[in-house]
Amino acid sequence: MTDNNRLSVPYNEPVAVECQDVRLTVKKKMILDGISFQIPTGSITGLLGPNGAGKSSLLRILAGLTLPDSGSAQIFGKPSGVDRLGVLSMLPDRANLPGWLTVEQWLGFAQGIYPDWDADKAEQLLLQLSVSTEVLISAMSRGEEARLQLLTCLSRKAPLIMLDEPFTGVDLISRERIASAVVSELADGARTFLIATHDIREMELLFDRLILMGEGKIQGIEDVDTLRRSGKSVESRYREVFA
Ligand SMILES: Nc1ncnc2c1ncn2[C@@H]1O[C@H](COP(=O)(O)OP(=O)(O)OP(=O)(O)O)[C@@H](O)[C@H]1O
Repeated sequence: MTDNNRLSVPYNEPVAVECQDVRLTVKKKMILDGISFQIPTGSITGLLGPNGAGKSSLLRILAGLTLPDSGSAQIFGKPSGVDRLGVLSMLPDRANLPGWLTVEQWLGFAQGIYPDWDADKAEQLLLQLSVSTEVLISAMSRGEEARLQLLTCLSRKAPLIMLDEPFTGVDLISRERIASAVVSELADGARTFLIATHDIREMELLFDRLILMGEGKIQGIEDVDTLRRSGKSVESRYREVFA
């Protein structure tokens, strides 16, 4: 792959996320096959691809939850791992919040475990995402819990936010609310977002960069403005690559 295809970040701009030839096999099956890319600081990047492409596996490696067989993953210039957990906030694909707590109890707990917790932001997101505080987490619907998980993720001040399927089980209006919560987070341009999603239509206007993954490989890295100038949308490019 040429450097141009990788859409490298110009040398004088800060890099938030970098992978160099990351490989992962699980039970002799190749899950990630030579993944290399860079994401500039302040970007909102869509990680797109069909089921089983390896998106969640890649995010887990970036979060330091899985070790790759070879290659390197760096967050703000330092190797992924427990040391980097303080600078990233991740919404995993199969998260479980403690069902025996109410939302209010959970938020008090979260404030204790995350040193970068922003209580004002949590208050603001409770309203923005219509999450009520008295309810037991185990009594929430899938979509309600998804909103609470997003709230938890965005209430930290971490400079890198990674969301794995933030819309699973979430209704249309809540999807729009989630998208606008992400947009308001972007207002200062300081945070970097990496979002794995199948909901391209809701997120299409948010992304400034795309990483298209299929069968454990990078199938394309796109600058969304350049894509639009060539008359394509995120959706049409996705279809071109994967249909
Ligand atoms: N622990 C595991 N054991 C065996 N196979 C695994 C394991 N974890 C992931 N895989 C396989 O790795 C491949 C990539 O899975 P992954 O969840 O990363 O894909 P994905 O792109 O996030 O998919 P989706 O869009 O469906 O969430 C799949 O074929 C999956 O079955």
